[in-house]
Amino acid sequence: MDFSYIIKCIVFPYVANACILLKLSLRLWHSCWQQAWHGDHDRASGLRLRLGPAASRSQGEKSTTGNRATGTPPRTRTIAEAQARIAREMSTATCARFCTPLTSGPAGSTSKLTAGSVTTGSGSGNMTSSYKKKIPSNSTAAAATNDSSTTEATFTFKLGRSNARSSSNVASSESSDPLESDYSEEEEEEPEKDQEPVTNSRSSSTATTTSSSAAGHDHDVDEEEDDDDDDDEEEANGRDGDDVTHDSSESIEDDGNETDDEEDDDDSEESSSVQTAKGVRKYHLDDYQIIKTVGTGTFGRVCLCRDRISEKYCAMKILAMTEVIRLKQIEHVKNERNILREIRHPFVISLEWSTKDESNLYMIFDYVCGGELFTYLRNAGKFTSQTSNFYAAEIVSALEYLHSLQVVYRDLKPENLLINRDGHLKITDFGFAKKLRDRTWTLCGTPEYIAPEIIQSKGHNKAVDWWALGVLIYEMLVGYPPFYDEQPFGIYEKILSGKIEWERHMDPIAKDLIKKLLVNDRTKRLGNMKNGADDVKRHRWFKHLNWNDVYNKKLKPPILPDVHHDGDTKNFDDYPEKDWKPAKAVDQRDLQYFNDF
Ligand SMILES: Nc1ncnc2c1ncn2[C@@H]1O[C@H](COP(=O)(O)OP(=O)(O)OP(=O)(O)O)[C@@H](O)[C@H]1O
Repeated sequence: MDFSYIIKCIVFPYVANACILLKLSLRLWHSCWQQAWHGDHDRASGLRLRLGPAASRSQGEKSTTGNRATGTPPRTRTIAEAQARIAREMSTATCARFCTPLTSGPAGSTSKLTAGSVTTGSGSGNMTSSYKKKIPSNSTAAAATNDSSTTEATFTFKLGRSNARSSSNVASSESSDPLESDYSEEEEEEPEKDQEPVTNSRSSSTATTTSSSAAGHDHDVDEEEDDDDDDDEEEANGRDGDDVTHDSSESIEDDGNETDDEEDDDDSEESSSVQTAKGVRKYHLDDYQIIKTVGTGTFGRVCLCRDRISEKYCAMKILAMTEVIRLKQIEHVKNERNILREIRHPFVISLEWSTKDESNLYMIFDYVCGGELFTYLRNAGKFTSQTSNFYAAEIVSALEYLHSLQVVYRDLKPENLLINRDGHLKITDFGFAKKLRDRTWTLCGTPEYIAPEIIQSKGHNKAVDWWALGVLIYEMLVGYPPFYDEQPFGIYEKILSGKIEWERHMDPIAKDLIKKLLVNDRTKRLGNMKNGADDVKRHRWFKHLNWNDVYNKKLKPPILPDVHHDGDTKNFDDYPEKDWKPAKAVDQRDLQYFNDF
């Protein structure tokens, strides 16, 4: 038999058939994978749909019975039920972003924003407390559009603050968040000096994780170099498996604490002299009259108070030291205070004074009476491109400033953006901020806003803030974040996949900016390249802006909060004051952790 005949008639058909089969099986596999993928998304939309009835019910009831103007108390049980349901179905961390933690805030208290002053996104002109979204009947939550083929579901989430720090960073046996198991890395940032006096059991358990080792870390690595080739660098230094050591070596730059200690020698712990514009003022805790709680956080609460001397309203953040120690957040709290003390920017909260007594740490800030951007966004559903552009510009201005001081903020999200009476933003909560010399390895942030390099423990730098800006712009324009899942693990998977679903009618220029910010490779991420923040500022979406006008607050704010006076608390939830138990005093040894506070 002719050899070419065998090839032509027997081998060739077999090979061709095998190829077709292979192609078919690949197609089959691909479609299965797609089904699994969309199934996954459908679960997310399903989650929202499942929440719908309870949430809608509570919304309906809230609007009629939970009305402050009519004086009718809200139907707390129903709202609590909806919350409980959300809490059951969502992970703690994710739930925290969409509903008030069940343990904090008044059950059933509602947002008290009023209609009229907000430029909202399309289809959500009236101000309600609902998280209203059109979800395609047979598509994914993330692909929700304003298409007429969509079914509308109205959800009411109790509007409130996120407990993201606790949920994403504090180890919890209930949580499935893989980052939480790495929580102990946080204490690696403890400087050596804090360990010295430690001898008791609690302290020593902290001390075991407060490694002071700086071995193997090159302090001279410069940030630009780092951006160019940091993965290789990590491998060369063996950092992947031993992030802890390196993180600890990145101690915060000395910000003059010793000088402060000397200065404070003459003062009691709860008072100190501070140079103000009007001369030296001796501050004392008694100068502040506490009026009302406006927020709760992981370690305590934030209260509206009045400075009896200047008669100015301020916000007093009170942190129970026992909680700060228990949750191993000593270094973060000290970072917060030290960094805030150094910075001054129109869009960053101003720290006026800080002190401590034997139980609590106190930080006094300007009071920002408009409430959280989060609340406005949830009420509006989504913002127009113009509104989002305004807030994004103010954040870019603030990030550029912070990064110029080598401060990486690490917690950008709508919950941490407060709106002032004049409609301009104030970034608050510097609990995760850190002054960098190089990169840092601490796993922290809010799941939906975490950059891929944080998840991958590659070591991270200011690039994470530009990533978070991309997430924030998307969330403002679409109404929910680009990477969403019931479980933090699912969120991380989506972040790493880099796959983003876009709304059909999204502003294409804004979309282009988001794409350039949400780049997994941080060396190619806008804001983190050679020209730094300038690349972001020069993007087409910001083309119409004069950046000096942005800084000087000359742009017209899209939202003017409904406030009647500087101490108005109507934009904050009500919190029960009665359950405010005095924090336990810490013993002298633990008190030493806060020597320089
Ligand atoms: N200066 C301020 N003016 C008005 N309200 C404020 C101010 N600072 C904080 N708040 C309110 O208090 C809430 C909690 O504040 P903050 O986030 O700083 O506390 P935290 O303990 O760090 O919270 P978390 O544990 O959620 O990170 C804020 O979400 C905000 O609503």
